[in-house]
Amino acid sequence: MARRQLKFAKSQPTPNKKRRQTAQPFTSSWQFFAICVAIAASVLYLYTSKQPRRTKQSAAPPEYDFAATDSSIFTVVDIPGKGKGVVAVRDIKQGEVILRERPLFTVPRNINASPSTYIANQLNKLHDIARASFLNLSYVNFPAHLDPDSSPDEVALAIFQTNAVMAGEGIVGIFPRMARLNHGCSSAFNVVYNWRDEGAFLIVHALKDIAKGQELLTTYTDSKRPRHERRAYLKEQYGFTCTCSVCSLPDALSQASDARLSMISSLYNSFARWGKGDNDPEGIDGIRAVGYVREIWDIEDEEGYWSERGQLASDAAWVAAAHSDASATQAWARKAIEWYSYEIGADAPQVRALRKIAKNPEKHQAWETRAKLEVGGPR
Ligand SMILES: C[S@@+](CC[C@H](N)C(=O)[O-])C[C@H]1O[C@@H](n2cnc3c(N)ncnc32)[C@H](O)[C@@H]1O
Repeated sequence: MARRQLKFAKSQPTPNKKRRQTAQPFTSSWQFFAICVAIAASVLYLYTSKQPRRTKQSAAPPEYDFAATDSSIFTVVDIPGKGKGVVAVRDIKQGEVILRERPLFTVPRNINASPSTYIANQLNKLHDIARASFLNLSYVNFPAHLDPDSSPDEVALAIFQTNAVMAGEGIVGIFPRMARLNHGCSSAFNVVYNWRDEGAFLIVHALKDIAKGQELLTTYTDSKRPRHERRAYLKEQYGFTCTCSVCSLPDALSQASDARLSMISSLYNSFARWGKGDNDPEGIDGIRAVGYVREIWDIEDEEGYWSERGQLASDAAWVAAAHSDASATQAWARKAIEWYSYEIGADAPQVRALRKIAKNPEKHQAWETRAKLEVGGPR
């Protein structure tokens, strides 16, 4: 795209300085009008005759024409030790939309064909600009016995494996703009991406306030795992040793962070026991369940881990509704709306549903499905 524009700019006519210098003043209004029309017509002719032809092959579909919108919020730059990465060009507020993007192409998780043949076929169907944006992406884990120059299908597969993300149930897709986001663990990642079935696009939100110049980081793994597990996974799947602000903590602080993260995971498991029901010996009541949610929240505050809170508060609203605790249902629904809005957007279907629950808690589908109990709201 950029190269094409550069070529076009070079072929613009240079202004005719001599003619401009010798132009005479207008003697009447009709002459003025006639000259204006003539100028407008020639400007229009020059403009249209220099535009690339809008044939199927040369016009970029609007979703790939991203520079105009993204340049006001982030830029893609070289980041030492990471290849390319995304940096904020202005302060970004928590909950702001960073980008929306449609997939270049998608691949079902289970396919019968060989993955490299499947991807090569998908690439052949793409517009040339879109294909170039795919081939420009980085890749790791390329088989050592192959030569990239003579194995284009294997290169495409490696690019796909390094950059593909979920694009719906059982589907993965390629999003060349979001694919420039590097990874950070627990408190280090500051943006989150989500697939929207409604509209079929990926949306990236700022999970935290991000200062101008700061790198935008997402997470490639379950960041609630301890450092050695996260690092081993990232090394194997993505070919790098993570040195994010959490992974590079001194040992004592890193151990404290790991302890918090494993406590969060264990509390999530304890919370899930509510789902076993009242009659199961391992089941827990709503008061304990909501107590676990509050504990998770507190430890996450200490750790700086803010992701998945919309879902967590929404689950607490479910428990409260099941026990017919109207005020707790409303309070957790409001909490869920707040945090979902940061992470998946205030216009997401989950938020729309929760707004109805915040108004009419009795309309919750779990209402009165368990014994009546005051479970309590968020702190
Ligand atoms: C999806 S791409 C991200 C964009 C990539 N840096 C690029 O240049 O296009 C994933 C690759 O980026 C690099 N990467 C991502 N996060 C990193 C990090 N925290 N430290 C070092 N390299 C990282 C790794 O090479 C990884 O395989």
